[in-house]
Amino acid sequence: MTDAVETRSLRRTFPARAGRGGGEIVALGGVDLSIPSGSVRGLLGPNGAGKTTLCKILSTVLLPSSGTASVLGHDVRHETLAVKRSIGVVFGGDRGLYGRLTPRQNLQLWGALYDLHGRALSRRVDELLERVGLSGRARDRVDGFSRGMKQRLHLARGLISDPRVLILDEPTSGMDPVAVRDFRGLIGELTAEGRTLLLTTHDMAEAEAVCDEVTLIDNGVLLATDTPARLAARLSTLERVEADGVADDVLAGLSALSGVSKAHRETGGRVVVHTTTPAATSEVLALLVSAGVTALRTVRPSLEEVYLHVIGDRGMLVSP
Ligand SMILES: Nc1ncnc2c1ncn2[C@@H]1O[C@H](COP(=O)(O)OP(=O)(O)OP(=O)(O)O)[C@@H](O)[C@H]1O
Repeated sequence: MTDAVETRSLRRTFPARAGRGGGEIVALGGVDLSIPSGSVRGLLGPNGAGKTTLCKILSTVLLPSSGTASVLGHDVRHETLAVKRSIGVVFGGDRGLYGRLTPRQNLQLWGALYDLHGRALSRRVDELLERVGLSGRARDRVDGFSRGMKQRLHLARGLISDPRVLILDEPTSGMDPVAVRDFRGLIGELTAEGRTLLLTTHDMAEAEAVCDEVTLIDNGVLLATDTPARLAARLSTLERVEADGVADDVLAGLSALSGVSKAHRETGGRVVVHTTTPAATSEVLALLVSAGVTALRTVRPSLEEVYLHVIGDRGMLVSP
């Protein structure tokens, strides 16, 4: 598979503000990123990690200080127009929407900027309003819209030029659960059409649900890229076993096993055993089974736990 987005040693700095001792702020410190065509990549990191800077460079709003970035093989510095034609950007909030206009007018205006006119534009606008579930509100003013409805309009706006690559910045913030479910369906449709998606989010459940791979970024440096499941598997130290119907003496036996960091009973009676190695997990399971316990399961760390672990304590990241 070819890469839809590729960056090599991508660096972006900003001059530090006066009073901060001069110098520079390193927003991106030499980033190598490859996103395969047709995949959904999550970009996760705390505030100030460099996510927006990266998205801005890919959408040609900002120039790199050094290094390269390309979209569908087009260099962001030298082939700006081709990159602009390849990419759609969906930023959240009120930015870029005209409150006094209807969603139809907003999309018509935006489409005109992409050289769409007449019937082709009308057809495209209708199709997109339908796609994001706003057809019924096509004639209402946008300033009366809820945040979630504005998010959906943003998405339609990002799709107006039929881009092959889509950058989505916190796309579901403000959406209600039904809209989020529909949005996830839409993500599936967009990738089935062969589009590549890069989405930044603070919602780990969302990243886990929709992303093929997730890249963790902090301080302008990429810390890890992998599937949510494999990222979680790297942290076998956070694996745990949950079991019901465990007698006290069996619980004591579990606590005494080497490789068990913690074994306790929760309020409802369920026993939770934290292990530090896959071998210890096997031993815990064997002991439980030999004690006649059948209601048990192993639980892998969630993406949220992985995130907190990696961002909170980078030294704990285990190489594959
Ligand atoms: N125009 C600018 N001038 C000076 N510093 C900037 C500018 N834009 C970004 N930065 C700095 O670069 C770093 C990365 O910022 P960036 O906005 O890319 O982070 P982010 O990961 O998108 O954060 P958030 O989740 O808060 O949106 C931060 O230290 C930020 O203060």
